[in-house]
Amino acid sequence: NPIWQQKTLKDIQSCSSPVYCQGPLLDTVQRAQIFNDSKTFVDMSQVNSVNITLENFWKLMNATDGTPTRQDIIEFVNANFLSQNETVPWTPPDFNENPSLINKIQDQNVREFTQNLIKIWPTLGRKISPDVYQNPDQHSILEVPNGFVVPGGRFKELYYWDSLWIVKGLLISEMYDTVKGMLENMCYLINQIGFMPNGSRNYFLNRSQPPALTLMIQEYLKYTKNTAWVNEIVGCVESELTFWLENHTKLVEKDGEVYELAHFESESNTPRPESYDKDLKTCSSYSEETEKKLCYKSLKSGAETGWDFSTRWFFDDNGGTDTNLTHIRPQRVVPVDLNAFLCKAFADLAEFYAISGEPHKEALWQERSNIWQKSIEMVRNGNG
Ligand SMILES: OC[C@H]1O[C@H](O[C@H]2O[C@H](CO)[C@@H](O)[C@H](O)[C@H]2O)[C@H](O)[C@@H](O)[C@@H]1O
Repeated sequence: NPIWQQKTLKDIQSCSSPVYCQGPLLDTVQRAQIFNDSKTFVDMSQVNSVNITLENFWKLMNATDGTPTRQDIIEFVNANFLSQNETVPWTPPDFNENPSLINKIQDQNVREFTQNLIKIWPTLGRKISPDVYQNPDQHSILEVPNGFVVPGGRFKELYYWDSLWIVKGLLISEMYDTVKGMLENMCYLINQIGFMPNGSRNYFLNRSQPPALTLMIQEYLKYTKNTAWVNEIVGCVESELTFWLENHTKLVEKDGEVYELAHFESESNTPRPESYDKDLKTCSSYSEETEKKLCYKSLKSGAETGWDFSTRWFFDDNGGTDTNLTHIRPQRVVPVDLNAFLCKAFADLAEFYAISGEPHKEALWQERSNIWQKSIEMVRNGNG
């Protein structure tokens, strides 16, 4: 069966946490809809160890014959969870309200606008709290060694592809150490997990986002010329690109030839913990369990694209896009932008190996980039 039609009865969970990613506690709390946004709950920290949280949950279930009221659940959450102790505000030490760019701007309105924009950096800076290092299972946030800049609002963690634009902004603000720290955070996650997750939360461990790491590294090198540092990160770049090659490719036939290209696909087929009630609702139109699972998996694959959600990934019965979110199937698409990202990333890695003095690896990754480029051209344009 083609991948997008594969149906399975086995649950492939978002992550192994019995609090944040799977199980009756998550299901009971999120179905009660005690917060306007499902993300609020999975971003809370536990007051006690996971075992005690689960013990308290089962006490509640036993005391209420398995049917706690909404009020019971609110009281359980209030007693066992708390907000806002997972990260601490962080003003990046290299923050400067007046980087040299400001004086180069002639127009007063644009200058003021830029200055006001630059002043936002300290409000978006975060550092991981000591408790996360000591008790990682009590939090959904993943530990990273350095301070980082978040997108803001409900997005209080490090995001993969948002960081590309954040990094560009930090570099024109002359915050080079902050950028280096953020890139090292991403390498830290890649070295621990094997790939860069969608964001630095355990409930994002089932998917990545468009692979923009080498673009960020190239930007950093353009500003700092810190080529000596490339030796330290080249291994993590290779791990992340190997992850895409080993887990996200499919064979595409065109004009009798077969090409290998990449697509977005999350393995996991359960509701997104941070959008639990929304996913239950979207997939409720399917009555069969296998169809529901395919629906959840497709929503997670849509989140991996970073374009969550776009009609770009919709498929109606005729292969068109005249349908709704229930028919999102990003796994079916071989997106030109994802493949262009990878083609460039392979060439970037070749360049990093040239810097670190490993000509065999340089040649290998450059060859991969060339093949990828050829495949994109052939699949898009064919022989003609
Ligand atoms: O700015 C951060 C990201 O915001 C959107 O997606 C994120 O929120 C979704 C719902 O909570 C979640 O499912 C997804 O995995 C998150 O990345 C946006 O669509 C992303 O492009 C953006 O990186």
